[in-house]
Amino acid sequence: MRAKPEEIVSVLREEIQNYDTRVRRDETGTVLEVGDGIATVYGLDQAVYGELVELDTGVKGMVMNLARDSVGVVLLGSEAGVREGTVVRRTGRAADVPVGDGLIGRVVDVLGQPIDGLGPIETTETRPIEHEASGVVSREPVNVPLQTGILAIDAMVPIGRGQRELIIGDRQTGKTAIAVDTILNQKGQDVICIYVAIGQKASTVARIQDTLKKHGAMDYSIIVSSTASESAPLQYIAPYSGAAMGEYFMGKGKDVLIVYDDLSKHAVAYRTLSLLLKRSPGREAYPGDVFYLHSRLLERACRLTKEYGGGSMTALPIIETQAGDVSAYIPTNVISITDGQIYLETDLFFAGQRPAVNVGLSVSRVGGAAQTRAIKKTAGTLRIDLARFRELEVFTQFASDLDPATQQALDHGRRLLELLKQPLYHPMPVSRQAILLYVATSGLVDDVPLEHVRPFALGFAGEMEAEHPDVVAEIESTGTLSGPAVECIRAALADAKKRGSATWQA
Ligand SMILES: Nc1ncnc2c1ncn2[C@@H]1O[C@H](COP(=O)(O)OP(=O)(O)OP(=O)(O)O)[C@@H](O)[C@H]1O
Repeated sequence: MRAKPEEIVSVLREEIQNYDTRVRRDETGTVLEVGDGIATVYGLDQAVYGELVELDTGVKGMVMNLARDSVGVVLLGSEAGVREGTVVRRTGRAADVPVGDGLIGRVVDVLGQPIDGLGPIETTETRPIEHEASGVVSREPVNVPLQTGILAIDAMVPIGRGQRELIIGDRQTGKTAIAVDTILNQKGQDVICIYVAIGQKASTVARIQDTLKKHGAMDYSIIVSSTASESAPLQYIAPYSGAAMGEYFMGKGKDVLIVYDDLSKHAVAYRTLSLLLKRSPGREAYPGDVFYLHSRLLERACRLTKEYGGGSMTALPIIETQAGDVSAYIPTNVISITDGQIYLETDLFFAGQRPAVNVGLSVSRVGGAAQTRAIKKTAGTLRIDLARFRELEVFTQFASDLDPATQQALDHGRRLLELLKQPLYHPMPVSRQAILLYVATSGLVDDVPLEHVRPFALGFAGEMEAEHPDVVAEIESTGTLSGPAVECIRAALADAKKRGSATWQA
């Protein structure tokens, strides 16, 4: 049967005439049941996924489930006072957060409201929490380094601006410490840092805020906090809120670093939410779309081309593993989404090798193109030397007499590991990293007794900074290690060793 054009026109006319009244009628609904931060609402037939709704109690909610005759709304606030019959109003807009320069230096909740007691935040714009990631056309390859200030990472798993690098490891292996050190190292680098705490203890968030403040890093940072005591919906939207804030700055041409600490807890919050929304559970009781949960979040990190503002958003998601199991569901998902991972190992951590980066299992798939040339040049053989050392170490643990070549490789490896140790909150500038790497990888400190290697090399780097500021400034400004600079380092080192040997023998 073919419809006549006049009939179609009359149907359309009728629809248009009734459009207003129908929307108005559907604007409100009523709560059927409520519990665990989820409300089932009847009557919001026209509501769309992700839409913000307002309840009579003043609390806001987000539409998350569209069933045949009801919608599931997650409450973004207190459930108190919400009961059967409470009126729910559509707002017609997606859930959003305020964005702007006023957020810098502040601690906010997932809806962008201040929780640091420093008064209201002045912003004029808002951005939707959920937003489509930038397309291929607007993206540029990652080719500008983002220095973490951590020698082991900048030398072997370099990170570029716009990259997504996962920090993965068991509990208490220094995952947060790496992220915080990276934030501290952005001082003076014109990078805005956003730390998103998901399901953390309030005391941990307070400690991080305190650390950032003490090191002057709050001046360019924002903390988005959803603590463990908050409801699953709030924990669920926390990283998206942080990403929305980051995208605002990225769109303005700024470089942004965003830390999601951690996505394991985020996945658990989403699982809770999904089960409460009566979605069917899949593997490990996570819903089927748990991969999409993280992929759509991490895809928002990128580096934009000049025409699109030239900003970037670098993401450092954190995943906690159980007993080092990187092949569990959520870890494998996030490993496959990100551009590499920094794998932290409990054994190394307790053996005193901190940061406990497992060199063999850590990779950076795109950061190599962005690595500072001076570091790339000096760190060239580091990975291979360490791999060789690990292999020899295992084979020779019961051997008593070793041939000189093996002994030399072992000595060299031990000194390299010694130099890769770095205390908390002591990020290193590029020049210091290049000097240390140069003397270490060229084997110039292999004759320094093991227990003296670290103090000697750090002391030497300090001497270089004090006595040859021109060389240091050249490395910092050009990012390269020139021939004359190498000569200067070698001469100064020979001199320092002569002076140092007296103390080692004493
Ligand atoms: N490079 C380091 N040198 C010395 N101590 C460190 C270093 N890195 C981390 N630590 C210490 O190890 C402990 C654990 O660090 P951190 O909280 O960063 O680990 P985490 O893996 O994020 O822990 P959680 O599982 O609780 O999130 C902290 O007490 C921290 O002080």
